[in-house]
Amino acid sequence: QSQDEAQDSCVISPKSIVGDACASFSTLDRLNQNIRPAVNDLTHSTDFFSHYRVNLFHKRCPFWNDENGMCGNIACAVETLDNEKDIPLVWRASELGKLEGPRAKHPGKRAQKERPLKPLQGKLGDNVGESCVVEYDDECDDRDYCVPEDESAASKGDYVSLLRNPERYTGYAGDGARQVWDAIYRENCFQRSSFPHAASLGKTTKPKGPAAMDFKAVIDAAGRQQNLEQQRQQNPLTPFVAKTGLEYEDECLEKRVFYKVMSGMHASISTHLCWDFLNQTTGQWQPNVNCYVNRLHKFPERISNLYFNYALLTRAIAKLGPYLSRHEDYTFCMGDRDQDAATRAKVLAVTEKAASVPHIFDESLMFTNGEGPSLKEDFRNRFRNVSRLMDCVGCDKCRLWGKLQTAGYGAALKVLFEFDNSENPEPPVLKRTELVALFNTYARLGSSLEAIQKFRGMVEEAEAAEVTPDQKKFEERIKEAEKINVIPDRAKKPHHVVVPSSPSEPVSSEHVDGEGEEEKQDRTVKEEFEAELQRVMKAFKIVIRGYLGLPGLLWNIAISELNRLWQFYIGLPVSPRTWRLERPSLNDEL
Ligand SMILES: Cc1cc2nc3c(=O)[nH]c(=O)nc-3n(C[C@H](O)[C@H](O)[C@H](O)COP(=O)(O)OP(=O)(O)OC[C@H]3O[C@@H](n4cnc5c(N)ncnc54)[C@H](O)[C@@H]3O)c2cc1C
Repeated sequence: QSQDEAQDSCVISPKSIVGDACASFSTLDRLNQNIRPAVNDLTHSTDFFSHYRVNLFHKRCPFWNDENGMCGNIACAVETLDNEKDIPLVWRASELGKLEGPRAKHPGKRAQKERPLKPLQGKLGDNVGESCVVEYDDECDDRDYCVPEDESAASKGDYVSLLRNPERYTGYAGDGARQVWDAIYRENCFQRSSFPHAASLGKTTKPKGPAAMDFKAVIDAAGRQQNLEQQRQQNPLTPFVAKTGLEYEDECLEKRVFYKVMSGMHASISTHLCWDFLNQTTGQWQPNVNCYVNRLHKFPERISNLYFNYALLTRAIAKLGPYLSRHEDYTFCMGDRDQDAATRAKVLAVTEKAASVPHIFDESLMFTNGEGPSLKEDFRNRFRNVSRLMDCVGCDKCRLWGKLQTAGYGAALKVLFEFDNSENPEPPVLKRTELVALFNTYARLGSSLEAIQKFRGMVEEAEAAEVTPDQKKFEERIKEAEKINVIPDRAKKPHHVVVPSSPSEPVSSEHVDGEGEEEKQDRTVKEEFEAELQRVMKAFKIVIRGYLGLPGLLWNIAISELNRLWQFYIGLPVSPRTWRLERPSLNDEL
């Protein structure tokens, strides 16, 4: 990686990036399978990582007025079912979104000093090691990518159990939710001055290997996604990824990464709510395949973004490992040596496994051009705005996980861009909240990857069992296309056309188009000859048309097969085959 290339960081240079981003989808799936048990162990069985401090109730949405009905409060979130009042209370969105389990207020400095081992006075339960849960240092750091949870002087937030509040379907939807997502994607509007002409235009290095293609595919979809989404609403046939030839003109890697982080987070939330879905009329929690198909399966680039986030966080966690093991004095649990040692061992088990796949993401390519520092500042401010937007989310559980995940990505970006940084030779210390958020966000992504694998299996099974509506639609389209291009079966197999060697030679009854023997006998030889000649001409035209159309047909088949191979290679759902070999039906001939 030459310095020149690195400095030209706004050029998406798949080749140079792929040096550090050569993880294919299947590699990430394998890594996830390998690392999941350690991540689950860490986030499920340690007090440190299973509790989170968050200010959920004392912040107002800073971007729009909560009271005018456009807010994200549960009161104005549109409920999904018309007849919600008819269903039992426990299945209603208003209930599903509430926090469960015990909650403990952040203790004041005095309580922390007086009762260092029980500062929360047992409010989270008798078995919880409170010295692992309480956050002692409240200092903010301007290198943070997220609004630190302790920013507000009014409230220091509450400690809640993450295990008691799994991220799943809550019924939160409608205008409130949409407004938050819209505002999040609007943050991806970097000032144009952030992208100097020299750094943003032109030179695109063509990807060379499959790994380069992987990364290019991941990066490509990002910047124009929103426009495409809008276009697609009017015209469903708009492609997912438009190739305009100007792809790199006004977008740089940083902007794409920002978009991908948001879209990947959105995809992960969607995956969890579809996987842990409540049928509000039967009260059954179960995976909802339709939910998955409509939100993710039909949008491979959203799934790509999810994988991208997984790669990003894997890199951050791998990078964090040496810092955590070097800083022996980092204490997870002040008052419990055994738990402290056990927690450290579990964290290191995760960081070591994360480091087992090197070259996943090369953060050194970001913020390295002339405008680097201001672009970084812009990036950080936008990220902070997204953090603040979480206060506009109108469902407690969604807000909890939304805040945790933005804090998790913020912590990952801090590790990627502030550690090993010549401006800050001393790496910033990660606060407890950031560590908990980072590892739990990683756990969320891993669980999304796993759920997507299972969903994909379900879709394949369903497709094998019956013709899905999509397939039907697809076949209808093919029929329409065939009508236009008129490539009849017989044209594909011209040798089935029987041309008599002489006009007088009798034509086999199989090829007479239903004409009866009697009628044939009544015809004069001339009429017989003309009819036969017409048939020959017709057959000839069909054959010629078939031959002319053959290269196009073969080209379409090759493209469709390459596309399917590519989808298989990068681990995306493979689209159904668009063609099949068939024996021509003789009845259909002429
Ligand atoms: C921060 C936050 C956390 C949430 N947490 C939960 C939760 O835990 N449980 C729960 O049940 N609901 C949760 N919700 C609500 C949930 O995300 C959806 O908003 C809701 O289910 C309605 O979905 P929808 O189909 O209208 O589309 P939405 O998911 O609201 O999406 C809105 C639009 O964004 C675009 N879009 C969708 N996905 C992507 C993507 N991955 N990348 C790019 N663009 C995309 C599409 O154009 C879509 O129409 C949360 C909402 C927010 C804002």
